[in-house]
Amino acid sequence: MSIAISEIFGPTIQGEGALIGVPTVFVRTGGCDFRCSWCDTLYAVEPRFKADWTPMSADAIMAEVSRLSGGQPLLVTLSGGNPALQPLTGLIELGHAQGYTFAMETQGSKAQDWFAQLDHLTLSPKPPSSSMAFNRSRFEASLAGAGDQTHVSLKLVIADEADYQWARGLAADYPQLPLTLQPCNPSPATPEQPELETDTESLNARLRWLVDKVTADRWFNARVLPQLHVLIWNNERGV
Ligand SMILES: C[S@@+](CC[C@H](N)C(=O)[O-])C[C@H]1O[C@@H](n2cnc3c(N)ncnc32)[C@H](O)[C@@H]1O
Ligand SMILES: Nc1nc2[nH]cc(C(=O)O)c2c(=O)[nH]1
Ligand code: SF4
Ligand SMILES: [Mg+2]
Repeated sequence: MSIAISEIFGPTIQGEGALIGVPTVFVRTGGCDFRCSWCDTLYAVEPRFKADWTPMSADAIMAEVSRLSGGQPLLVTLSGGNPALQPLTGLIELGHAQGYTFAMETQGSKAQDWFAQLDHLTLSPKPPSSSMAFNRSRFEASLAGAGDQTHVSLKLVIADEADYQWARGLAADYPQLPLTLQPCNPSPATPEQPELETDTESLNARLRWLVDKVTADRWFNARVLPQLHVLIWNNERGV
């Protein structure tokens, strides 16, 4: 079964969430069931870019990952688009047999029982500012899909006060899940403006605002992290 691939890049570091700083190769699938207002990866989302996505076998993907890593097993991060829409069981099995570990990023809108094969699952349900609705039963089916062996964490993008309040409520419902709050990049690159630079001043101000909120509320089990790759490389793609 072939997998729609937008890009494979690295090694770089995981720039977000629970595994921030960990060296990894990214495998980005093409196609998404969402269309978030501030998505920074629309070239892997919108159907008009389908022609840019390559159907690849698990063998071909692992060959490219191995070429990039110099044959050294490392963490492979599956992202997208929504990688949960792709048939990834065979890829994870093959990579594991070669010594690789797997993390995946998904919004929790499509559950799969093979989430339990992953080493790490980042669930990133979308706040009100995304204009996407939160579906609790799909989110809980995604959690259930991960079973009890996969490390699951939550990563919530925060653009404004409404997002913050939504995150407070969601986190209270799932106290067992490690949580990262990630300020929304207000000016991500778009297919129309791939060279757009983000305003690092305003990104920093959002980060400061978020830290002030969390500390004022004594919300001590939340972790606040920027997108490290955006701090390092701005909106550059493939890093
Ligand atoms: C591009 S998505 C791909 C994986 C999956 N579709 C998801 O949303 O989790 C990877 C991560 O980037 C985050 N993200 C996308 N656009 C962003 C932005 N403008 N600012 C901050 N984070 C953003 C998403 O919320 C998600 O956590
Ligand atoms: N370095 C780096 N870290 C990331 N974490 C999540 C990413 C994504 O686009 O899913 C991403 C990405 O594109 N690059
Ligand atoms: S779910 Fe992820 S990839 Fe899909 S539109 Fe939203 S941020 Fe972009
Ligand atoms: Mg990204």
